[in-house]
Amino acid sequence: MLWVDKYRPKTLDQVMVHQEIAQNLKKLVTEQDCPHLLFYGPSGAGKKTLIMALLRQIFGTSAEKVKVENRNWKVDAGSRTIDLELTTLSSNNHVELTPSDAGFQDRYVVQEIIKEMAKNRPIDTKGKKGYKVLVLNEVDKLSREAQHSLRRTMEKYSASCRLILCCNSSSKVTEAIRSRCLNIRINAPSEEETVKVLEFIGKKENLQLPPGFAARIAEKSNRNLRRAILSFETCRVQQYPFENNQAIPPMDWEEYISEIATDIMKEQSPKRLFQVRGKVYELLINCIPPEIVLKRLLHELLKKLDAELKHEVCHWAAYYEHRMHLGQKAIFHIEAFVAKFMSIYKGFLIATFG
Ligand SMILES: Nc1ncnc2c1ncn2[C@@H]1O[C@H](COP(=O)(O)OP(=O)(O)OP(=O)(O)O)[C@@H](O)[C@H]1O
Repeated sequence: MLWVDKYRPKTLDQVMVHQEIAQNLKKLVTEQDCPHLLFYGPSGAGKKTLIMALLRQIFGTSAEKVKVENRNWKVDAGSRTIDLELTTLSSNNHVELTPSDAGFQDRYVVQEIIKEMAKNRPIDTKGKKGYKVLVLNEVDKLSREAQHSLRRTMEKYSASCRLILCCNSSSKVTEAIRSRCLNIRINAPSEEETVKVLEFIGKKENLQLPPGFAARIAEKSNRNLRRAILSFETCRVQQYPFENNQAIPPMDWEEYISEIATDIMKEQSPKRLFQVRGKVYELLINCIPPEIVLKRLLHELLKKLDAELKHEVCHWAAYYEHRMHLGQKAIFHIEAFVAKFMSIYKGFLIATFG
């Protein structure tokens, strides 16, 4: 098991960062009925960990016995029937899913599947009517229609079901949903907190850490706890005992994007654009989010670029990032940005060197 999973705190009392939030959550569910919740914050900050610990607080260890299913639904959409396939993770008392996986058909997931799940009220062990929890990931990626339907479901079935929503950016969630939830911001852990977690893992694994080693990993991880723990484990696999000046390796995908940036800088042609497209596809297939690909690509290109072009390139990156949010196929927009960059850069080279 990877350390990120092995050392993921299981209960609200065990969490090492966001302890105050964890204690407030504990009070919330022990003292009163839990409201709908919206957890938001950057990737790797610890949202999912808190949600899982919260479920355990509410339902006990049974919340940990989950089964993963690839389920198919046939949904009636007026004149036609739509086949939807989604992966769900469920225990006796909760179901977790990512409705935005259905792409532009996400509203059918909310209108039919989530509504159906929310309707069924479980009976708890004491024979009383309990409530079911639906954990929905990436709600900020849901279309407007899907978010409107979700609001209706939240209101209508609030007696039998509680929603725990999770996302990176709450500004992309409609006001109507936000106002019906208790909003919980999960900040990225500070470098000191990350160091504390790394030292804890090091101790558990009986590792000797050279002075400042954990701090260097924390600094490189950009306040992303998952990334810090993964880097730490990679360092352990690469070399142990650790050395004082041991290099912290970048993530594979980051190196890959750096290669793409080098390719783009070397040649600006339709052939090269086609090759870059294949490489970007590879990243997307391996679940690197398109926004991260675009952001990292810009970062790498800026490192190699003349100062006078930087402003213009940033402008176009922002333009295509915005278009990517409006559209469905991220690859088109990343490719369009690369093509735009190539044209700007080639123009610059011709103007400068003839
Ligand atoms: N409070 C905590 N104390 C100690 N370790 C933690 C804590 N929260 C998270 N971690 C560690 O950080 C890793 C990443 O956390 P988690 O998956 O909860 O982040 P996330 O915010 O849900 O990320 P994403 O938005 O990318 O899914 C976990 O696997 C766990 O090992």
